[in-house]
Amino acid sequence: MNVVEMLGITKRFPGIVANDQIHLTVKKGEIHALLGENGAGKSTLMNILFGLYQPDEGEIRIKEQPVTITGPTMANKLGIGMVHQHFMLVQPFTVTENIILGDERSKLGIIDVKKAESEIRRLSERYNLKVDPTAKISDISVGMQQRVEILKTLYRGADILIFDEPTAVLTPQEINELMEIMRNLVKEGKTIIFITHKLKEIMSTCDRVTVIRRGKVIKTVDVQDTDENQLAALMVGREVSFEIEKAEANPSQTVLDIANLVVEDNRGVEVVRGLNMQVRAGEVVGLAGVDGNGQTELIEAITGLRPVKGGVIRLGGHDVTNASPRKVTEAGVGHIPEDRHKRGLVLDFSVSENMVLQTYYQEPFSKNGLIQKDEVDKYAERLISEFDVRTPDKHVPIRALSGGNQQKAIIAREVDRNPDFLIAAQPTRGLDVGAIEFIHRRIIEQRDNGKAVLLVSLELDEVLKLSDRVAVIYEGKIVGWVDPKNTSEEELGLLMAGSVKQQEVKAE
Ligand SMILES: Nc1ncnc2c1ncn2[C@@H]1O[C@H](COP(=O)(O)OP(=O)(O)OP(=O)(O)O)[C@@H](O)[C@H]1O
Repeated sequence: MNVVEMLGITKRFPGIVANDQIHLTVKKGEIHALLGENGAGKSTLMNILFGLYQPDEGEIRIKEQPVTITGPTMANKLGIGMVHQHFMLVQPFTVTENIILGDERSKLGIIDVKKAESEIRRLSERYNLKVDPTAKISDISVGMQQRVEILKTLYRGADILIFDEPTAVLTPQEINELMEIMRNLVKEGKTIIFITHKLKEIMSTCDRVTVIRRGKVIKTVDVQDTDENQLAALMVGREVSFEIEKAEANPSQTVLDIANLVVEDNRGVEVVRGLNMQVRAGEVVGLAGVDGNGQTELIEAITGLRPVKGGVIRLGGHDVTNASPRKVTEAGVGHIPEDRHKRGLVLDFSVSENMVLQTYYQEPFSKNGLIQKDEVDKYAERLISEFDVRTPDKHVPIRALSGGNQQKAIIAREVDRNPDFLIAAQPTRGLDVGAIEFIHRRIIEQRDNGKAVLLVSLELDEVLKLSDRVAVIYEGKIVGWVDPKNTSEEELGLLMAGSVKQQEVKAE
């Protein structure tokens, strides 16, 4: 049985046809991947299925019945649940409060939070989605917030689950666990539509894949009849190289120098605990660690977003400990943040305005205290074209761009400022394979131009391929340095999990 049929779906936004006569059929009990480059229209199509947008044309059938999905409540009633690419969580609420929000199951008007909590504990154990039901959303990591989103749909008992890039924020181990969870879910008769940019995940877990390019369906194929190269080519319309070409690094003076750094998290717990590290000009240092070992707080401390409790941070020989974000930026730091909505963009500002968030007060963007709109627009136009940011126009609010294109906009802004020290946290999260290839080249280019780069990524193959040295962070300390040339993903994974076997490479 086809549980989902989307027939001739068209959705237009000002200046763009996001979905153009799309046909998608999903069979009961399959894992159906949606693959397409950034801005291809995948999220739009799923937002239509979840009732968040109304299509301009086309018909939807759920379990062979024609339906009009007027909103998420209606979608829930039809058994459709969605895990969004950008979290839809209320920050000051607890995990439990977020999960039961809108589905309170009250008795005589009284909500039994304890009961909900134990149900959530049961679900989280059963599906191995570890979260503390009593924790506040604002206190938990991006990875954990994702798990809450997944639990939310499970709590509502959905049987058609839409996962919009759920693995982008997970560690390799967590991804394997999630793939296992997905396989279990389909065994129990659930159906999954899975948006991902990771071809490996499609090959290992999905039954069929529909490829979308620029709003149109290119093809639906059985996973057993295809391979990663063919999928990449179908998706971007050209061959894609998965290898990173780079020469030997030629590191020189120390740019970032951190000594005995101590930083607390939001709850006042020390999560960076006497950390020491250096990054030199002309090298990419990878920081590898399981999410939640202090890497977020470390970056926030370096960039002036979080107070430093102890220790010293030096940039180019200058003490920038507890300096303001503006001072740090002016000292030559570029920052691609891990949470692009919270730290990277002002969503209601235009694409142009977002391109000058740190530089608007400087020449040529400002003169005599007045913003020079033409200069800002000219600059934005150049970045949009150089970094292939797909947007209908530079004046639309950046909120309207697809996730991957928002990411490309941030990278364009940060790399183009040509900072002496670039922090790239999850730089390719949510990007398609073509865009990843491009971004990797730009990062290596920065290195080859004598800049220092700190790469923080949960993608171990990315860390190993891009970095010249890899620091392993565990419980707030650097517990070892490895040479990526002779370290496997498995070995790195073990070190990240706190294994005692550590291999030291000396920084000359
Ligand atoms: N609310 C909106 N208003 C205007 N344009 C929009 C809106 N939502 C999406 N778009 C546009 O529709 C196109 C498709 O976006 P969509 O988010 O569906 O892409 P996607 O395939 O999910 O991309 P990604 O892989 O980057 O997440 C993009 O060009 C985007 O700018």
